[in-house]
Amino acid sequence: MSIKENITEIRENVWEIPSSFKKEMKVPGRFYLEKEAILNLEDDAIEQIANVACLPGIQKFAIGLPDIHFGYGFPIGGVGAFNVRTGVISPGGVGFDINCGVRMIRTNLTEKDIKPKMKEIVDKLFVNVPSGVGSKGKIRLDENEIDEVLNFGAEWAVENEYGWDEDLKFLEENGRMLDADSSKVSEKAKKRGIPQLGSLGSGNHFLEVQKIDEIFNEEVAKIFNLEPGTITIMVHSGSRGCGHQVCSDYLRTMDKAYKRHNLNIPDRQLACAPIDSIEAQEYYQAMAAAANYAWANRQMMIHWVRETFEGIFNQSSEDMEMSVIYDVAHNIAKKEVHNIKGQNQEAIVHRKGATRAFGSKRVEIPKEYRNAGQPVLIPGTMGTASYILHGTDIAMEETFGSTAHGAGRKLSRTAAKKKFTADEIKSDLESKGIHVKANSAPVLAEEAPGAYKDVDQVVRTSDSTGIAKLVAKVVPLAVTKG
Ligand SMILES: Nc1nc2c(ncn2[C@@H]2O[C@H](COP(=O)(O)O)[C@@H](O)[C@H]2O)c(=O)[nH]1
Ligand SMILES: [Mn+2]
Ligand SMILES: [Mn+2]
Repeated sequence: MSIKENITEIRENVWEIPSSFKKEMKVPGRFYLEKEAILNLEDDAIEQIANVACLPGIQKFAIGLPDIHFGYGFPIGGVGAFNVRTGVISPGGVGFDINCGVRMIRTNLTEKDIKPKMKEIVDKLFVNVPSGVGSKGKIRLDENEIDEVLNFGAEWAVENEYGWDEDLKFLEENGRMLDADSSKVSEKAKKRGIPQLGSLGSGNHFLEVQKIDEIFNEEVAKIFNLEPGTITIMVHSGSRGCGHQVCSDYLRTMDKAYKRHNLNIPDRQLACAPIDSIEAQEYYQAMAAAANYAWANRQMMIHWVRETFEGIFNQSSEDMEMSVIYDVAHNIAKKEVHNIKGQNQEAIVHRKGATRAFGSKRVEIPKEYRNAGQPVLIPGTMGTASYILHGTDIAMEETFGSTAHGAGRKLSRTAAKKKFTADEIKSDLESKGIHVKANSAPVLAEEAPGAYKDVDQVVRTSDSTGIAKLVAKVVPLAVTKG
């Protein structure tokens, strides 16, 4: 019997695998997918959702979002929330690139303003925002400063004159998790982090100049201050080698911890520890520190984007209205209050390849956006649209305020390199008027738009199920890749 025969549609595009599917499941699994997408979903990703549903203290459902695909332990495009007393915390539920995320800024420029300068924009962004495998930032921190970055995140960056004070208001967590403790981050992770601060990284990470192409919800677009036809800039990056090392270090810790605490887990990659244990507490503090590194990283890169535009257009970034729309984390675990069994309860919500999509009224949302729900930033590919949605009350009820984080990969990097060549991708993008510059040719093949699932379908599913609603579509004009 195929695993899919255990899944039933409980409302349009929402599917459930019952807790009876596995003896150890504590809650059902839920999937937010169109019929065609559920038919194409890898059985292994379904199995992973069922496995997450077996973990101690899991609340409501293990959740697979519209971009779900197989990952390390937890699927990518997955959410698991755990009771703060009876639950666990698991590095596999956050991922290696802690606080990989997306920041978007607006401008008052139009395509007409930037078109004649497109080549200059791409060339200068490519130089001013370092990228590539193991890329190094333009500044060199000393050993004390890395602790400040880890403890204070984007606040550190703004205090050091990377950006505007008001930027912080429009970042998830205001760019700083207060639970961070740099003393829980290994020297090895700090050493990897020091030279890389202020760099994009490689592959899937990108800096993109875009145009607002379509507005779906004028009222919310006004609240988010999105003008059709204007230029936006999106950066996608995370905590670089620092976060990767934190994840690797604590996976080793957790591998011992789950045995020490006698936890019965269905897959070793879900290694975890009870939330009140020392192992879990230390991982949470270190993960929060790596998340802060990522917010500082995106803050610095956006500062250099503003400087680049100032140089090219001979105007201040304030005059070009280059303010932050929002910054979302899509690989993170956070303590949040949710309505569970009719009561407000604290849970540790793991979002792995998942974007927070808090609905209106939540205090975590900047007051300017509170009547609309938070902006949800969903990148597509370098050759297709990306989207801005808003969070909803349905997401609060069903998915712990979460939705998809991207199109999601369809082909592995190896398969993509076999199928596409860098030259064909570059000329295809150029024929569509998209300027692209990458550090290495293979990256263009690995990151070919055809290596990803259909982002239009992903956002349509978010919208039709109500876990985030469409606000605007942006299209790429220029992309720099690592
Ligand atoms: N607009 C662009 N989107 C892109 C590009 N490369 C990748 N992507 C999308 O980002 C998400 C991020 O997911 P992650 O799991 O790799 O962090 C990915 O699913 C793609 O949809 C790009 O160059 N431009
Ligand atoms: Mn990443
Ligand atoms: Mn990412």
